Amino acid sequence: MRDITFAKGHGTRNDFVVFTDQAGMLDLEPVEVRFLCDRRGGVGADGLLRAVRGKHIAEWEGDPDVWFMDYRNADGSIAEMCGNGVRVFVRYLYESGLVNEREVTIGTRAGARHAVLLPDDRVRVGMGPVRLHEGLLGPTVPITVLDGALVERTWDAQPVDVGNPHAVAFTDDIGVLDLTRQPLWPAGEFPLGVNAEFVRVHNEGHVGMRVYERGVGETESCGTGTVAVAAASAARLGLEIGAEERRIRVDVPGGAVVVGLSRPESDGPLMATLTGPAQLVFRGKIVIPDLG
Ligand SMILES: N[C@@H](CCC[C@H](N)C(=O)O)C(=O)O
Repeated sequence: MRDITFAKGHGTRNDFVVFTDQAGMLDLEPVEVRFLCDRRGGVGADGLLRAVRGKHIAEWEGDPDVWFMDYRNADGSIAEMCGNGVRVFVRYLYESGLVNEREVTIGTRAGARHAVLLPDDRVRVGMGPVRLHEGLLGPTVPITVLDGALVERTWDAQPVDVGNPHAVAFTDDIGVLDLTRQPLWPAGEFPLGVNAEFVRVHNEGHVGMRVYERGVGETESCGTGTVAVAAASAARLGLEIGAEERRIRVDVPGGAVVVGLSRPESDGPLMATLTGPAQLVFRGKIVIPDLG
């Protein structure tokens, strides 16, 4: 049995349980993560964020005293990065008095990320490099889902790396997709799984998307997914991205965020920022039973 004192928060209704483990004593088992994220038997969330000092994370090579966001999906699996989670994490650190400045650098499995708490409920995060790449078998990867009439539909999706893996498919029919089942892709592609985004382009500065998240299912938003979608949309529309940041609004079922894209060095990678709301909605205490 373990006692956890937690906060519950969300960013565009992508929701998280977040708790502090300063000394690295509460590295939860997947079954415990599933318990906490369970919407009936636990607190309920799409993912779990453990605030732990970097020195307690074996693979972290940066500042040992940084607050590290140890992210887990609702099924207990580890993911490298979470764009909505990182905003909620920074809100939690600030409101819990764990950091005193409104600008903070945190550790993630995708590297260090710098965030700024804006004067309203939004947080702006530097999301690092975004890479569009090819599949193993071709430049795109076929992704299949069912539509509302249970008819299989397949799109050529663009693989995108935002620290975690994404596949971006363009379709005007995002409303009719049945995302209650996991999308399918050819064996060999995405060996670590993938987050699949379905995008409708309104214009060069505005797109809408739905997402099926690896390790979770359909969620109301995915921050790294919005970055992948903005980058793939910009490439599809042939937008020039230079040193000056270009902003794209991404609507998700849970709200809207703004992704900034720039290429600070002409031969360097595409870089992204993500700006959107991050709110804590309650705090509580829960006893995790012995689930062994
Ligand atoms: N909701 C997140 C992404 C969480 C991780 C993802 N499910 C994965 O497994 O890569 C976001 O806001 O980015």
